[in-house]
Amino acid sequence: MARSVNVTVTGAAGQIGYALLFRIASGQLLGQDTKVRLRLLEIPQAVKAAEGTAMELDDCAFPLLEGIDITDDAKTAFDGVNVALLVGARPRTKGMERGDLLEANGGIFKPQGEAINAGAADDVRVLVVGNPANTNALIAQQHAPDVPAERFTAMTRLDENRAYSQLASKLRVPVTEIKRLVIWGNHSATQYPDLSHTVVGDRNALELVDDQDWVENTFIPTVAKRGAAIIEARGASSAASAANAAIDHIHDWVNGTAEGQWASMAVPSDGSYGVPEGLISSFPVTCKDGKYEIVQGLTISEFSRGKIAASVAELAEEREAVRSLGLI
Ligand SMILES: NC(=O)c1ccc[n+]([C@@H]2O[C@H](COP(=O)([O-])OP(=O)(O)OC[C@H]3O[C@@H](n4cnc5c(N)ncnc54)[C@H](O)[C@@H]3O)[C@@H](O)[C@H]2O)c1
Ligand SMILES: O=C(O)C[C@H](O)C(=O)O
Repeated sequence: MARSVNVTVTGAAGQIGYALLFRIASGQLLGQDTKVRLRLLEIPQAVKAAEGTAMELDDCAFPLLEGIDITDDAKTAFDGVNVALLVGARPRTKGMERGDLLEANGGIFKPQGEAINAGAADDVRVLVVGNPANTNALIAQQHAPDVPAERFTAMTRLDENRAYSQLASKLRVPVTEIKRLVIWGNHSATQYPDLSHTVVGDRNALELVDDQDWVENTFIPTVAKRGAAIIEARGASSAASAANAAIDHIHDWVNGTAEGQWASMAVPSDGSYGVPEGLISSFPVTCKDGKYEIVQGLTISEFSRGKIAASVAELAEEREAVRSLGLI
């Protein structure tokens, strides 16, 4: 008999929610052997819109979808949750400083962390998508002391997917030829997309590219600023590609990474590669039996070390900012 999993999606009436829910319900998140019960969390003003999306989900008659609950109460939304996708967040609006944004999001991720702590299932896995994703994940995690810290993760898979695509186009190879492309650090413009360990077929990507100027001045900034480029072009931030990356992140975590392949996940640092313990920073990981492990023993060049350190310094600043606001 198919197992049944409770999946909670916050910000369910938003753009990413709309691109995500149908894919979860069709089995792309957890596989065709897993039934899904959806819990949609929204703010009161958006509950009606979430109900509209639920009507459309009903109208798809998905065989794996067992039910949909819609609520504006975090405790109800996270009761018994196995997979929590924290998408809803307060976007930056005109005149808002970074501190204001962190404070507004603290008001969202603190109670959600508390609700996860109070009611989540023992095997709960949390992915934070809402920005600033790494620090929002840290806030939620700090308010869920009874949940193992490593269950709180943030999304850098969209950055990874963007980087695969840029490299494939530069080398004119299919993305399937490429493996082990790593995003380090924060999901922000300081992130470091790293080709040092990437293989294309059986060749090293940096050797194949053979153009450090392209790596430093085209590849890295294109990937790191892609979010802003999408906003500029669409007039709204990436939605379907973000939903796609969330599916990839959870799918790999639950079902495992392919043999010889890595995934980028922002996870609580255990001190690996000099990243201060506890910061939720992106690393290369492998996943097996529902658990991830940070890939160990990589040789880090001086260039890479500087890039990783810069992004990690930004994460440490964000942690200090939320500390000084009393959010953690
Ligand atoms: N990590 C990534 O790679 C990545 C990529 C793209 C977007 N994002 C971020 O994802 C977030 C969502 O993007 P979107 O395009 O769907 O935004 P959106 O504005 O379309 O939707 C956000 C939804 O969240 C809801 N919401 C706000 N506060 C909430 C709360 N306390 N509880 C539940 N729901 C709440 C809103 O009502 C809204 O429906 C943004 O923060 C965006 O910056 C992250
Ligand atoms: O960059 C943004 O603000 C949106 C999002 O995080 C993205 O990477 O597309």
